[in-house]
Amino acid sequence: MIDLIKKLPKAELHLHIEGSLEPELMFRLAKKNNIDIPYKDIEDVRNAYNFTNLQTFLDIYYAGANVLITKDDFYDLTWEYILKCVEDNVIHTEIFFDPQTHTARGIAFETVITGIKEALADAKERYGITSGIIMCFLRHLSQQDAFDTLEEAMAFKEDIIGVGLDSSELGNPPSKFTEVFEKAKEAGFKLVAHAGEEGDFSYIYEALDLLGIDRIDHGVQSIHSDTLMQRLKEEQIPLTVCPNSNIELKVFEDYKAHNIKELLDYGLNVSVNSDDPAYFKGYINQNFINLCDNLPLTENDIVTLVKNSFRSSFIDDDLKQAYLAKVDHVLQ
Ligand code: HPA
Ligand SMILES: [Zn+2]
Repeated sequence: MIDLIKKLPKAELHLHIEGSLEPELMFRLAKKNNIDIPYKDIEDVRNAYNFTNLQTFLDIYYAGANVLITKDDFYDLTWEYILKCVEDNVIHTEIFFDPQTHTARGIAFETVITGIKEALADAKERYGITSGIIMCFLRHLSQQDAFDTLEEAMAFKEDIIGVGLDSSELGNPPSKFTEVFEKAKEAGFKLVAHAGEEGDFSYIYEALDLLGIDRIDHGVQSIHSDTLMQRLKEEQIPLTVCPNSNIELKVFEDYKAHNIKELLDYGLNVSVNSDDPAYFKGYINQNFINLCDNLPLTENDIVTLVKNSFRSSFIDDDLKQAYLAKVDHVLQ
């Protein structure tokens, strides 16, 4: 099974670039930029990655992002992730970034997007990896703040394929952002939102019905509503599931308790993704391996999960078909 996981080309659809900041790079950038970090060494950092819920993770994740200052820092961050894609056979990736985390610290939107964009362009040239950039609004901040961010993003519209919604879910339902998502849709952006990670299934309904999203990020709480499950199946709404994240943030007690196999067997369009791999102990292949070690996933299931990642991506139909054919080719 591990061989199959490694050799299948994959798409990743749920990856926060700030969450791919490995402790080694965090230290290097902290030193270079003269930023204080509350850790004495790499081991100390890893020991701090002991989360009890989403918020305990977010506090540490936002603190880590403080070391990112220059365009080159964002380039290096993205390039290191690309090298992991090469290792794990990810041939297409749609990455999230959180502009407000940086603009609130006085880092220009342009600095952030240019560093990411240049690394992704080099990834295409050097490795043929295709990609898209999705900017996420921080849901613990106001809708007005999201509107301001959307306005700033308009100058870089060509570089951004979609908008998303992340950060502290509980108490910040999708309904808080209805108008700004409407405006983003009018501007031609694809729409995604984190929903049903810690929040209950009503957040998924809101993301679908009030925000009009194309994809749900996480969505594992849909299992608690038969009606919603039927709808997700009928409409084949993609759910970008992140197993390691769900275990590290205690959404499920352990891998054996994860519901991805049930979602898949029901006929939902689920894929496997790494979310914040530097914080959650591994990149995409490790997510697949942890699932296979603990759940009765078949080879067919693995192939379906991988094909779903391409089907649910925002690439055009021709490339989608070409990528799906690549998967089939590996299986021959
Ligand atoms: O898993 C997540 N959930 C919400 N916000 C996030 N920001 C980074 N990762 C996450
Ligand atoms: Zn996420």
